[in-house]
Amino acid sequence: MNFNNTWHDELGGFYTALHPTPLSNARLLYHNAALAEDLGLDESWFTPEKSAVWRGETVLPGMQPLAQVYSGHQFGVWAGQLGDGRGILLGEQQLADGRKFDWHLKGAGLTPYSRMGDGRAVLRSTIREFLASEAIFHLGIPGSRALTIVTSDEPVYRETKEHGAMLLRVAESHARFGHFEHFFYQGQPEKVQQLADYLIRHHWPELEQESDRYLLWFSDVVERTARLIAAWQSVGFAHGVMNTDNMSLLGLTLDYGPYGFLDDYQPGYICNHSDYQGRYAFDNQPMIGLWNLNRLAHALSHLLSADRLRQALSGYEPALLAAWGEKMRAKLGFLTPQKEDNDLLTGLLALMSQEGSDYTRTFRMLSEVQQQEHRSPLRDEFIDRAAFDDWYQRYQQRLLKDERSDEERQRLMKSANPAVILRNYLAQQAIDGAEQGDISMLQHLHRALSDPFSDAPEFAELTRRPPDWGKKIAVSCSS
Ligand SMILES: Nc1ncnc2c1ncn2[C@@H]1O[C@H](COP(=O)(O)OP(=O)(O)OP(=O)(O)O)[C@@H](O)[C@H]1O
Repeated sequence: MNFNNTWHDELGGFYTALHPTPLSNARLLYHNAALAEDLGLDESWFTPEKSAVWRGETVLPGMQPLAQVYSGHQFGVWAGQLGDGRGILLGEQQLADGRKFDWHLKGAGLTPYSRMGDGRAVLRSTIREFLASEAIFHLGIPGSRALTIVTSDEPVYRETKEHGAMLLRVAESHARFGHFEHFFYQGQPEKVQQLADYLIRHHWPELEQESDRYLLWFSDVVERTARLIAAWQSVGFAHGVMNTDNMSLLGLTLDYGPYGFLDDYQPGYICNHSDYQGRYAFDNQPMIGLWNLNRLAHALSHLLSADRLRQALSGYEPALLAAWGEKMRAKLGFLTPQKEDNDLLTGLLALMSQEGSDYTRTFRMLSEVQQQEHRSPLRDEFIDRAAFDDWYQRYQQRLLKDERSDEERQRLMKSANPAVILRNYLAQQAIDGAEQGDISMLQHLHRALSDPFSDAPEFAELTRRPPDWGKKIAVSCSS
C-alpha cells in the first residue's frame, strides 16, 4: 500500500496538519468489498484489529493527515472561509496502475475550520452518503466513492440524539471551486496560480507544457462540469446543495447530503428542505452549474483575461446540451439522431410532468416496447390515454427509421434506463435497520445499486413505485 500526500508536500498554506479524533466505542459497521478489491485491500483490512484506520485511531505509513482550507458561495451568497470542518484528508493512495485516490475521513472531529460545528457526522447521513456515492458510480457518473462506515456509541446531536459515525471516502481529488475562491478573496493571486499549477501537474499533465495551459485547463473544467450535470439530469439526480464549496474541479459528484433521486417527474423538484427558495431545484441545476463556473472564473481573473474566461464559459451550454441530448436519445432508444427526436423527448417529458409519472419506471417500461407493438403496457400508467396514444404513435413511427432490431435497441435502452435507483425511502429503511444494528437492508440495497440496470428478480421489490409516505420524506442540510 503506497501512500503520500502531495497536497501536504506542495501546497503549504492550503491546510492545517492534524490527526482525526476517534469516537467512543467505535466499530466498523460495513465496508465496500468491491471497492476494497479495486484498491488492493484484502478482507484482512476489515477485521476489528486492523480497522483502527477506519476508526480514525491510526494512520498508515506515508499518510500526512490534514484539513484543507477553502471558502465558497452558499445559496448564492458569499460565505467566506469554510474548509474541512469535520473531514480529514488522510493521504493519497498511489496505485500500481497510475491511479491516485485521496482517502478522506468524514466525521473525524474538530478542525480549525469547524466554526460552530461539532466536527462530527451521524450514522444516518453517513449511510446516505455511502449509498448515493455507490449508486452514482454504478450509473456511470463520476463521483467520490465510499469504502467504510464506522458507527459508535458517541451521541451526536442534530434534531435528536443520533449515533456519531465516520465515512472513509475516496476520490481522485477533493479540490473544489471554493479553494480558488478562498485565495482570490484573500488577495493572494500567487496562491491561485500555485493551485492551478498543482492541479495541472497532477491531473492534466498533458497540458503542462502548453503555453495556453490555463485556458485549456479551465475549458476542460467547464466541459467536465457540463457533462456531470447532464448525467445527473438524465438519471433524475438532484444534488441539493450545489454551493461552490461542493463543486469539484475534476467534475466529480462531491458531498452527498440532502440529495434526492426523482420519484414522480416534477421538473421543479426540491430535494433539500432547507432550500426555501428552490435555488437547487432539479431543473435549475444546469443553470446553477454555470453560475458556479462564473464564480470560479472570477477567482481566476488574475490568470486569464475576461475575454478568455468568457470564451471558456461559452463552451458550457453546448457541452451540456450535447451530453444531455446523447443520454436522452439513448433513454428513448434512438440510435441515429433524427430531427423529430427533440419533439418526442419534450412531448414525453411534458406528459410525464402532467401525470406525475415515475421518472425511472416510465423510461424502464419504455425500454420493453417492441417495434409495431400497437399497445404497450406503459399506456396503463397514463390517465390521459389519448395524449399517450398520440405520442406513442409518433414514437413508433420514429423507431422504424433506425432499421435496427428490437433486441439491439432494447439493449441500449436498458443500459441507459436503470431499473433500481436510490429512492429516499429505501435509504431510510437501510438507516432504520442499521440504527438497530441490522445491516441486511443496507447490504441488499448496496448490492442492487451495484447492478442498477439488471432485471434480477431478487431486487424486483426495489423497482416498485414508492408508497406515498415514501415520497414525502423530508431531507435537510442536517447531517
Ligand atoms: N458538524 C460539522 N462540524 C463542523 N463543520 C461542519 C459540520 N457540518 C458541516 N460542516 C462544515 O460546513 C461546511 C459546509 O458543509 P457541507 O455539509 O457542505 O460539507 P460536508 O458535508 O461537511 O463536507 P464535504 O463537502 O467534504 O462532503 C463545510 O466547511 C463543512 O466542513
